[in-house]
Amino acid sequence: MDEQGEVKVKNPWHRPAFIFLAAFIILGIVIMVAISVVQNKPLPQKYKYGIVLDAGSSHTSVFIYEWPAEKENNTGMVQQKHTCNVKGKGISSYDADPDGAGKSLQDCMVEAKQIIPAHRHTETPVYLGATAGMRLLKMKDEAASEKVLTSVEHSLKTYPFSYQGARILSGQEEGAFGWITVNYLSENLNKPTGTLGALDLGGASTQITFIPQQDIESNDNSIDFRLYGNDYHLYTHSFLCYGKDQALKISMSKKLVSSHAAYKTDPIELRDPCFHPGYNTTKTVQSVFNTPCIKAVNFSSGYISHVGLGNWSQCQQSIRKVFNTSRCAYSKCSFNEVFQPSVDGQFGAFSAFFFVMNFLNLTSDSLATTKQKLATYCSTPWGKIVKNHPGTKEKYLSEYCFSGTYILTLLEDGYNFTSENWKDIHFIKKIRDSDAGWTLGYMLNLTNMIPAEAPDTPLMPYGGYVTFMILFTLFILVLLLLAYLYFRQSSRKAQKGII
Ligand SMILES: Nc1ccn([C@@H]2O[C@H](COP(=O)(O)OP(=O)(O)O)[C@@H](O)[C@H]2O)c(=O)n1
Ligand SMILES: [Ca+2]
Repeated sequence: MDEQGEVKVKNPWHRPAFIFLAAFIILGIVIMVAISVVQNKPLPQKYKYGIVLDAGSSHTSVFIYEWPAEKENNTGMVQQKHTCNVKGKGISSYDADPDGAGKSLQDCMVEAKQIIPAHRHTETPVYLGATAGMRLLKMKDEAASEKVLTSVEHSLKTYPFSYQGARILSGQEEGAFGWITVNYLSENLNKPTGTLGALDLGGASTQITFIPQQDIESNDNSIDFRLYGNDYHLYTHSFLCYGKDQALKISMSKKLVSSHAAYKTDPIELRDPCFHPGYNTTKTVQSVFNTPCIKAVNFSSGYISHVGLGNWSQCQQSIRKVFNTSRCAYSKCSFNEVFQPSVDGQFGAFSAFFFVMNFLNLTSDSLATTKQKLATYCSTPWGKIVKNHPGTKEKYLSEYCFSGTYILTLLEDGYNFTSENWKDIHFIKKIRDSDAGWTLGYMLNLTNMIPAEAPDTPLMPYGGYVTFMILFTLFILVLLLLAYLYFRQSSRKAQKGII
């Protein structure tokens, strides 16, 4: 019965102010938990897609990119989802059969239809960019180059995607978009860190692009843009005919023209230090001279007997003749009277720079060691090389000694890299699972996915937000606990006072 007396005690929990406070705190917690649950719920991610066809001189590759729909303006959000290599040669080789160029894209475009979800097809942009192979075809036969472009356009329009055009990129665009790609993927663009120079070696042209320390003395080599609120002032140059396949033709043609004996024999004998000893293959004169990169010459025979000597230093001597370094109208030049500031900073060297150096296992040595290893490789008998690489096509296999030596000579004698800054050249294929190359930069630019000004950033970064919510919840729980202890104590005191 005593206890019934307690009921009459004025319990502090029943004071309206305390009830109000408790309800308020509980409401606060409920709201906060609700917000956290909604904000952090793993939403079914909505992806968008884009397709870029890289119509190179040697082959065409189809790149499919994807990005989360809500984050398209953030750096590093676009990723390569899939690539497909078109069977056969590059579109510029279809000059005599333009319809074949369009047809060649079929298999890869059907694959793209299967990979991209059907409900996204109509909004997925498709771009085709052609590079140096088509630049050369345009020089040789403009009508044929137009027919090839029309053929690929007709072909691409038959798919459910949003066709955005097929065109030949300028060398400057190719260089600049390659630079944007590597710096976007490395997330250099919205940070105060340095940028990565871009070195791209193709079959028919090569590009060098970087931010120089000095003024750019020729307008042709200067590109300016504003990305994420930063101004970039780039040096870029594309050397047409200095891709590795055209450079090989130029180099072979120079050897043929300078060896007088060659004119008299049938077939013409070409003793070549850039090919392995024991290599001996008959080629047509046409296969070397069929390019606007070389002046036509009359020979006694239509055939060449291409004989390997495997002498690296003689090979390098012969390749040096491909670069004209005798004249320069600027404070500094690379070669062929082209202005180039001193190379500066770190460089990503991709495409054939990577393929060749990776094949030769020369991606991480000093310049001196690279030369030594390459000399040994070039002097290895052809029979042994073939035996060691049974899976590799002999045409490609036979050219690695030349290509490796060409790369070294281009970088050292052409672009003026030295044994000190050789380590700043990083031979790369991919950055964060996306290929280094011009295609991603091209798409980012055409879809306006790199804003000139930095996009609004959230109040807190995601990690900071979660930490804040957890700490704040804990703080309120502690407050609740303290309040509970306090009121329990004061209610006990009140009880004792009554008794
Ligand atoms: N796996 C591969 C793929 C391409 N390549 C070479 O990389 C070069 C790619 O050039 P490309 O077709 O993009 O030609 P451009 O139009 O860029 O000059 C060609 O010389 C190919 O033979 C290679 O060496 N290994
Ligand atoms: Ca290329």
